[in-house]
Amino acid sequence: MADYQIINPYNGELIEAYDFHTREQVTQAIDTLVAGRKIQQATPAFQRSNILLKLAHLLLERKEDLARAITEETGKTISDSRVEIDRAYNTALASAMEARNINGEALDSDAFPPMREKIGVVLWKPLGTVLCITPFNFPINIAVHKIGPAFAAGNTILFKPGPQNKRSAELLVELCYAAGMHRSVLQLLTPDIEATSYAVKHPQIQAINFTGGTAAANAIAANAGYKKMLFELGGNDPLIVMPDADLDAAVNATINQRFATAGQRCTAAKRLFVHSEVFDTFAEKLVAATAKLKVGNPAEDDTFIGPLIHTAAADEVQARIDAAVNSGANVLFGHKREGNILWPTILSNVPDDAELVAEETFGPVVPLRKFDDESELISLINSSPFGLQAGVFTQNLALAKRLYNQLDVGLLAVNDGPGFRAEHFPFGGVKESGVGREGVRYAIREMSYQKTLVI
Ligand SMILES: NC(=O)c1ccc[n+]([C@@H]2O[C@H](COP(=O)([O-])OP(=O)(O)OC[C@H]3O[C@@H](n4cnc5c(N)ncnc54)[C@H](O)[C@@H]3O)[C@@H](O)[C@H]2O)c1
Ligand SMILES: O=CCS(=O)(=O)O
Repeated sequence: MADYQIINPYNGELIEAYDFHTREQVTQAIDTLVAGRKIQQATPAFQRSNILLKLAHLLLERKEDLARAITEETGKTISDSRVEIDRAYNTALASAMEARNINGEALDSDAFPPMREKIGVVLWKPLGTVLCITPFNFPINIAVHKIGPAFAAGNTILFKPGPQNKRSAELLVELCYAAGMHRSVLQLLTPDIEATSYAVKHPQIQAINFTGGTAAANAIAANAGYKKMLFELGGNDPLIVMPDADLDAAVNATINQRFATAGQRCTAAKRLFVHSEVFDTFAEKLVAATAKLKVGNPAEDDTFIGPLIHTAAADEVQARIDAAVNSGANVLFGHKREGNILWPTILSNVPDDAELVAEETFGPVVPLRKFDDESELISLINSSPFGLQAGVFTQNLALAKRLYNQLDVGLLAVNDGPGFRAEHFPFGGVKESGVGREGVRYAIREMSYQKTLVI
């Protein structure tokens, strides 16, 4: 029997069975990538930019194939998968543009005594070989967020996708090669955790660019030794609704940023804090809008919510909802399951220490938390070990500034949800949400070092 079976999360059909790559194959791939550094050195920035531009166009050309592959292997709705490819196009395009703009700076040594009459020229240089490890939920765009900037910076790349995403990863890498990336510059492997850990430790891997959960991040950090690490991890992101909010816009953001991708998104609006003055009206509007969403087959164009990635994930989210309800939470909508599909569920009165809200819950469930007091709100939000993004609906700019200054997050979106992301903005969290910043320009610098010439 093969090591891994890719099972369609919606209908349970076997998509492919395969064996993991071995340690020996990891060694071979890294040797190839070390040799490939010469190819990168001989490829000027404008050519790297042209290759990335071609990749961007190929992503659009093959949009439907890529979107269908994502939907089959992850159960993400086809409309969501298409949006992911549009985003990946932007990411590749931004990588192409930034590849021509990796500029350093000149420093004057006379700024401090003694007078030395020297000039420092500081340029960005590639680190060498970067190991890019990606999760299941945005298998193409997150991969392009790693491969694009790593390639733009002049590195060679070992790409290790989630085991469920082997096929979409192969399709992406085929497009990278077709765009002009040399095989010695980009290698795709799907090893098991043991062989991945071997790659993490390998002395010829200079950096690890990882997106995924805290447990894997802890294991990687413990294994890696002295290596540069960029970690994009989990979140328990709040969306705040103030009394002066445009409630329809807040409802819309909640639906799009919590129920899309069946809630399996790092920046999903996982905790809803609604001011008591508008709590009942907001809850009523949210329930009415949620009732209109189509739940079911992710391959159908108008489905909004499909299955979770696998049965264990659906079991875990359901158990958390059940436990919250058993501890006194009220079900305003949903709380129904069919196979791996969980209906969008809206709860109120969830105890603050329930696992559903205290931990990152990767599923389509909205816990509505009533609040009155701003300082209580801030301390509740900051009590999470995570600190990825946050959103607030309000007309009050002074409040928005206070939240910006006091919330422990990487981004606060005003009159939008925590799921806001533009591919060229810095992206990443604080605390257990990660280390370093994605967002094309920032990721390029994370995967480079500064080298100084004194003349
Ligand atoms: N902040 C972000 O940008 C972001 C984006 C998407 C997902 N996520 C997070 O990812 C998690 C869900 O994705 P997942 O279930 O695929 O995550 P995961 O951590 O289980 O797996 C992510 C990747 O790491 C690999 N991996 C697992 N254990 C490893 C180890 N010990 N050493 C090396 N590699 C290892 C997996 O095979 C996979 O490729 C959630 O916590 C979510 O919040 C974060
Ligand atoms: O899981 C989150 C990835 S993204 O959509 O915020 O980029």
